[in-house]
Amino acid sequence: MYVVNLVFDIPLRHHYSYLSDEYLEIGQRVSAKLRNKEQIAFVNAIVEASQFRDYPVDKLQHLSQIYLDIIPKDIISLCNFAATYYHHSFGSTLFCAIPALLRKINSRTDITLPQNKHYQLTETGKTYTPRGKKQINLWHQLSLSSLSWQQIKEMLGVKPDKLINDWLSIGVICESSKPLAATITTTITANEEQLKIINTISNHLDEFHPALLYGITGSGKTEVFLQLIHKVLIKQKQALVLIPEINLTPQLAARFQARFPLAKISVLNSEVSEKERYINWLQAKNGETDIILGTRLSIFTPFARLGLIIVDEEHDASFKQNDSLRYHARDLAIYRAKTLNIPIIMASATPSLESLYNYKLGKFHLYKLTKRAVSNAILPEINIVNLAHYPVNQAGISDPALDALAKCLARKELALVFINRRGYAPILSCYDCGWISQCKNCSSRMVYHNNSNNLKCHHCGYQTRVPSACPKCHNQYLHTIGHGTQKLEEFLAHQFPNAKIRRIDRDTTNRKNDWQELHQEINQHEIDILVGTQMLAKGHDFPNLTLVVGINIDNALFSYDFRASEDMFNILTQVTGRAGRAAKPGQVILQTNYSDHPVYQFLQKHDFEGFINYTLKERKQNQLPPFTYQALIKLSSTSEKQLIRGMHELSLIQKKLNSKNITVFPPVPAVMYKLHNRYRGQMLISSKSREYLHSYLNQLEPFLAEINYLTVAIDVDPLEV
Ligand SMILES: Nc1ncnc2c1ncn2[C@@H]1O[C@H](COP(=O)(O)OP(=O)(O)OP(=O)(O)O)[C@@H](O)[C@H]1O
Ligand SMILES: [Zn+2]
Repeated sequence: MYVVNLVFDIPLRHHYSYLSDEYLEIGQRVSAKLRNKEQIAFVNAIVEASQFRDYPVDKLQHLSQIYLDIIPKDIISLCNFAATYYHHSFGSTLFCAIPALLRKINSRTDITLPQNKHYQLTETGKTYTPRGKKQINLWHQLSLSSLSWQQIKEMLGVKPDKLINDWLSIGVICESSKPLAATITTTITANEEQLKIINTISNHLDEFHPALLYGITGSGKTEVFLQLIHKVLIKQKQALVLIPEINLTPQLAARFQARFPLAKISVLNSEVSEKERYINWLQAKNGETDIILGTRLSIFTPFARLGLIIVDEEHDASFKQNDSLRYHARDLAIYRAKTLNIPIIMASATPSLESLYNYKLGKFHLYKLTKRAVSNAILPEINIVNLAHYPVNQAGISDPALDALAKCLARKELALVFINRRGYAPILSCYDCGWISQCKNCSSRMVYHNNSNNLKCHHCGYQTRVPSACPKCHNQYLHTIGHGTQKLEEFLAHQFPNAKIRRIDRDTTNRKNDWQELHQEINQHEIDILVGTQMLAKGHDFPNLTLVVGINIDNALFSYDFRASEDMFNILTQVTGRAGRAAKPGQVILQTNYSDHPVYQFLQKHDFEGFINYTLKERKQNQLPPFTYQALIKLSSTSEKQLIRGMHELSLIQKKLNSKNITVFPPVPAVMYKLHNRYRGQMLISSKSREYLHSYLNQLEPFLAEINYLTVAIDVDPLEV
């Protein structure tokens, strides 16, 4: 008899002990009754019952059920680290890290994994005469290379088991081993800069080597990944590639698969079904998957032989999760690479200040790609249009921008007009009484969408019909204020009636197929002008794109959030990086009312390092990250009264604690005070030392548990303050 310690999906830090007749592994999935409810749990510790002293053994309950699934030890230790670092309960952390199917009591996890066998022709098979078109075709393919069960199924269009068994029994085919994942058919010769980086990092494949790869847009970072992954696959190891939450995965997956046709590549993002996610999880854990391409959650994927982690666009905010376990996938990736003793490459054209600072502290190695990879491709010329001299029309576009668009159309090249706002206009308003389209659930405006004739809140999703007259004074003339993608699309269609215009935002382009169609249309030169939000800013590689126009980009300069100008610089660098990636030179037009602002000066000169030094200086003066470490205590409630009570209580608690080397800012209402009908407040804590910050949070935690009439969360290293 054994006593096992179980972890449930609950926010508490208690230990729960149960009896088991069998010996169980750490991380093994079981179910047990907790508070009279059957629940899934995982084994956290196990001792022989005779050794157990904490509690009378005969009073312990028995486990209900034992499953075969086991969470590997390194994932448990990753969860332990994450739980401690982000001040989250271990149980909730562990359950957040695993596929949903494993969390549920009644889900079927006895899934048979897809067949993974490979077959090849035997000597007899080579002289065999197959019958029927499909069989002949299959036989022909087999004479070229071995095929997997899955590939044979795809060729036949039906489950191939009968045919395979027939052919096995008469000796036409035999089973063969899995072909080498590292097999490549084509390759690109790395340029001098790339080669140097590939060679250096190759010398560190068997140790922890945190590499910051700073390469300008189009400099061939992805090519560096591919060649390094090749070396990892040759060593029969696996690679994890973390990518931001954008819809580029299919293109990237196709690029990887084209390079490694025999490798098993799995994609893990929000579009993957629960069952598929579980299968991917198992296959990676069993070592069958060679490469995982996935968004932030993939950092918790178990691997049998992980050999390399890549974090592409490491500065991207989507690596940070903003609810429940508020983790940063890049930071957990560093921890994971360190414990596994493997290299990690963090790549970006605009690395985060945090990572650059880590380089300056000597914690990261820096590698640079300074030139565009395609020969003759150069960075685009950036023109700043000062709106004081060039007024804009009703759609927010200046004459120089229109001029450039007309010329681009005449050259039959592709243009991109970038505006980071979907919908028609961000505000609908009555000029008579001052009514504006306010969301009833949030402290935000409802955006006017003209194609559906709706007002939509982009924060909570609430929608209403556009009122036919002002709801307050019944004036019939309502006005739109500001510009969105729909207004631009409408205007450009009017201005350039012969141009084919395509709007890309979350309303038009949401599904995997939308992106595939878009890429096809662009490659077939069926589009002249793209109008889009930041969805279009990243990663895309369209050789014919030679003009980028940026509209309404000043907002970030005056944001309450100290990171806004960094984000803006990054997005604009990314957007402008879409232009002139191949043989044709690119041009960028940025419209601004503040052309003297340093951000634009640095952008114009493509001077990322200048911008970084300027921003670092500013951050240092103001004692902001990366020079200090922050945590936010976030409070929220559906009752405004309770929130105010909670903020008051928090300010009293805070005064009682030892705040040596800590700066605590008094609790304040959040910038978005009301969101989805919840009132929100926050308290910012900052320190020059991570250790002091964490010990302060440890002191604070038990008190927070007492403010149980509110939802309270701790956000360590918050990205939005
Ligand atoms: N050594 C090389 N020789 C020729 N072409 C190359 C080389 N390396 C990369 N390329 C090509 O240059 C283009 C840009 O490369 P890649 O996509 O790897 O750049 P990137 O730095 O990842 O781009 P971004 O971050 O801007 O999306 C691609 O079309 C790629 O095929
Ligand atoms: Zn709302």
